[in-house]
Amino acid sequence: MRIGIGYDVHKLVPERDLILGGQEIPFELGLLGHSDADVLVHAIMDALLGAAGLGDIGRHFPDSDARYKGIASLKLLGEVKHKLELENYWINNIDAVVVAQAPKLAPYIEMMRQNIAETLGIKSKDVNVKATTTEHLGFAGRGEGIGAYAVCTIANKNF
Ligand SMILES: Nc1ccn([C@@H]2O[C@H](COP(=O)(O)O)[C@@H](O)[C@H]2O)c(=O)n1
Ligand SMILES: C[C@@]1(CO)OP(=O)(O)OP(=O)(O)OC[C@H]1O
Repeated sequence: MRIGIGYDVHKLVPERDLILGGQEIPFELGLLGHSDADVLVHAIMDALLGAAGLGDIGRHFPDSDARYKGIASLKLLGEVKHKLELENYWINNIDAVVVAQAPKLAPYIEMMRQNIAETLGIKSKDVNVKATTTEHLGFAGRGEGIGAYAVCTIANKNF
């Protein structure tokens, strides 16, 4: 079994949709990025790539590449799945935490788990997503941005 870790942060700005775990969430601000800036999916992709020893999302999907402008991060997650498959890896489980002072994410967590699990072809019970505030401390606590951490375990079919 191999372990991976991912971490990402995006800035909250007006006039952008807030997409987390492939789910559009009603909020007055959205995350800024070259893609849809789905910080949760970005952390998960980095965890998966890391576990497989395949680098990070910036290496595979550079933000200088126009193909990725505005792209749904779930689509990139599907590409990451394919890259792992080519190396004969299967995904055992993912655990993640979104760090956001607002909005309240609890009502959307199950949908996020389903979106991610469906994209990866695994069960939603194997994709755990949590949310926490930082009790108004730091950039997340001031509502300047949202962060996400993810860990995963994967294994190789050949070993
Ligand atoms: N954006 C968020 C943050 C937190 N939650 C839920 O609230 C619980 C308590 O959060 P604390 O930061 O006060 O510990 C947390 O366990 C989540 O269930 C949320 O839904 N959305
Ligand atoms: C996802 C990518 C795609 O171009 O762009 P961004 O949305 O800017 O996100 P970031 O976390 O900065 O990672 C870089 C890129 O891989």
